[in-house]
Amino acid sequence: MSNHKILTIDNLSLQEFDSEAELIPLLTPEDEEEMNNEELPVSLPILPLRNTVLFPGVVIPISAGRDKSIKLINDANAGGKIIGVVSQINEEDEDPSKDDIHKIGTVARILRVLKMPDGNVTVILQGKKRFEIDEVVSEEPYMTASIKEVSEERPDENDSEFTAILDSVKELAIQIIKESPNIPSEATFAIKNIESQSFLINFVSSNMNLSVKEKQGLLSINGLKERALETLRYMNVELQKLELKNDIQSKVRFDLDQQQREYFLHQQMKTIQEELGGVSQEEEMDEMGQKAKTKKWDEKTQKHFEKELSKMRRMNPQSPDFGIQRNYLELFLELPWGEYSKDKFDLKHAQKVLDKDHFGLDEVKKRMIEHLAVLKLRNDMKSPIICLTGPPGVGKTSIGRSVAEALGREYVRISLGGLRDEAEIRGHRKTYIGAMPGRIIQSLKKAGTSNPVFILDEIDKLSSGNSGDPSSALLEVLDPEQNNAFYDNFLEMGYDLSKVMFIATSNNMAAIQPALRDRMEVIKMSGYTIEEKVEIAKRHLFPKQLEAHGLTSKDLTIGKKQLEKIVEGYTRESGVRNLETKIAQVIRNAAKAVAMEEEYNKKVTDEDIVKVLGVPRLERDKYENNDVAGVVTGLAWTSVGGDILFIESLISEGKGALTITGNLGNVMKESATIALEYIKANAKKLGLAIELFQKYNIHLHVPEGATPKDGPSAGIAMLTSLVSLLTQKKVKKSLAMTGEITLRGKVLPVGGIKEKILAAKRAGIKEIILCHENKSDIDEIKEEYLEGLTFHYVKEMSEVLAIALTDQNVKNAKTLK
Ligand SMILES: Nc1ncnc2c1ncn2[C@@H]1O[C@H](COP(=O)(O)OP(=O)(O)OP(=O)(O)O)[C@@H](O)[C@H]1O
Repeated sequence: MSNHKILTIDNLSLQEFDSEAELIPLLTPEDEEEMNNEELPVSLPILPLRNTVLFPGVVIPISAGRDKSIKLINDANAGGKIIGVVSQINEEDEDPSKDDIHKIGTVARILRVLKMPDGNVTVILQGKKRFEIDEVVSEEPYMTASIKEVSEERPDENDSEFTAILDSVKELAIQIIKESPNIPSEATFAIKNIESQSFLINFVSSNMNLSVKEKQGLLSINGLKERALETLRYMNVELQKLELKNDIQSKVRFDLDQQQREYFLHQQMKTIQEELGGVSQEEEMDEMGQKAKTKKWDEKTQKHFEKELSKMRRMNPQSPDFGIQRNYLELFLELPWGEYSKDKFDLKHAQKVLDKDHFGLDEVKKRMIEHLAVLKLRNDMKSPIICLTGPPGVGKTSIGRSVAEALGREYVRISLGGLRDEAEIRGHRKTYIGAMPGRIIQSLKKAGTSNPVFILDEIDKLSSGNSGDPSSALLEVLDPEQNNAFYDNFLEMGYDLSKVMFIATSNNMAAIQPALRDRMEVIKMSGYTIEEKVEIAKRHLFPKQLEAHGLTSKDLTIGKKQLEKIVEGYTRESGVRNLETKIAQVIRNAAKAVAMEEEYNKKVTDEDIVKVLGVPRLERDKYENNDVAGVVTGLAWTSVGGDILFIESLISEGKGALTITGNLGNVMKESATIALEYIKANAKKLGLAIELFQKYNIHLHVPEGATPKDGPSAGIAMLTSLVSLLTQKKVKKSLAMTGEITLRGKVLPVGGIKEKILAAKRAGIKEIILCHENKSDIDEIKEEYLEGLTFHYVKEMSEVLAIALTDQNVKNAKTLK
């Protein structure tokens, strides 16, 4: 309903009159009766209304500005005060003709006329009866028309349906007033007091928020009951609209209240923080903005940061997202972007640093220096990724550190061992709870420069789990074509890794995912000899550990012999990691004595070693003897270096069955079968009676459970073992062998030669049989490693037997028939 001022006809006065307001004089049934009985004149001046419809009984103020209307009002006011009021079809019409007005209107009585200062006239009209224009008789000076009354069809006095409709109209009207904030509650009172049925309907129709067309529609309905029903329908719609509006408003108001509350609390919190002298969140964000200006970002990154910072400003500081956003932006600020340390490309200096930190490892150092030389010459800093591969504790990781030092770059390291989640490399998306960047980005943050030496330790131990394959993320890291825009999920941006020098380390090349392996340049590192270990211990490990324990060489020294004792008696490894811990143990013992001011030997003695480390461990990989038939020393390669293994065989009466034990892999079992078949086929040549193979069972065993035993390299050792068993002849003393065999009697080359040779030397082997094709491997090994070893290069299995077997019978030789 529109704005109202409630007045009754009695207290209607000009002072209270407001042209905007509608006036509500209440019509009593008696007034109505009187009104209905009034005779209508035959013709009337017609006042067209632009934007409203006058209903019988209702009083409304009309503001007239058009000359014709003003004249009409003045004339009528001076005369009989009765005029005809109709609505215009189009409210824009300035001078409507007879066709531009509705034909049904209301006869009105002029109650008051008021001349306004602007020349307009306001007239208060009360509707009387409806009429229909019969014919417009003139249009000047204003429209005049002959009219006829339109009869009102009233329902029966006892029509209970009609009474119910009227009750509903009243009820709804009251509800609408309640829901409308603009209608004063006194209106309810007015509605309740309306007694006349038709006035109630007209009053409500007049005051409802309807268009002129809709109101005119209502006025044109002759039946009072139908008009009441139609009014009710409009009222229903209006009420629903109002309820909906109020509902929405209350929701909106709630949100606003909530926001205001939070804003208010934030302001308070800010004040408290400032009072306490802390940095307010605002200040913190301003600082971030300032810091961002000092960063060497490209435009895209700059924009991204600004966008994210303004997002943070809009966030509630108490929400968890705020914390994540803060971490995010801090990461941006802390990460080095295009900040490079200057490389020291003095290769002589680099060589010095590498030599200072590591004994031996000449080949590796040489390759590293070559690598740096290429870097220097190309100067684009893009370099192939190096993978150092070899047994544990041979200095792979520490060589990486030395390279960093030599180049003057920062050094970071991540261990990939057991890593199975791609997110570890690439980070979690920000939406995750506890989201973090991946290890690569975290390490770069730690490094503080964009070109550190980055060690990817144990790249062969990467495993693929349920949540993506970390190796595929690493592929991107290690691909020089792609890694200039490495995408981290948390960072949500590409980061340039192309200037990072990656060095991967691995124990077992074969375990690296092939695609990863292809991207790297592999440098193999093998184990150390005893002499080398002693040197390393003397030059590096001992002084290093002394320092770590707060002692100097004045407090403790150690001789070569004692170091050798530790190496031989207490460690069994390719590298020097265990050796280092044993040395640390010895030094700790002295440190304790120094601290407690006890007596101790300033030069470590053999007794000290036994006291601290216990009785030397039984060295199992020492060559034993050749007293027993069928015992041959083989050489094995494992991921922790080389090892020797013994192949044993035994003969017993039976039906020619071959039993193989020792937890052997398929390839080894096949080698055993091949060896036996070869012997059978060549029995005559070997001086063996063919019947032997039907009369005896043969059992072949490879002890030493810790060594993984698969691979073809024990082929010739098995062959020798079986021939020694069947002939009961001794195998040559201090001899070891490795090589694959074929049914045709050929010997094929095998891998891991350097490790095997070192293991053999450690074990006290003097002679080694190898395939002639393995000679090139031996040529690559430094002379000093080979000292004291004799090599026999063979092509055929018969040559192996000729070298390995002696004419002497073994102790307690059996006679086989
Ligand atoms: N040639 C060497 N000269 C001096 N010290 C060495 C040498 N080789 C190894 N070391 C020392 O031995 C220790 C173990 O080396 P490091 O941790 O680099 O081994 P690694 O090959 O990376 O082993 P892993 O495969 O288990 O990671 C280090 O303290 C290292 O300095």
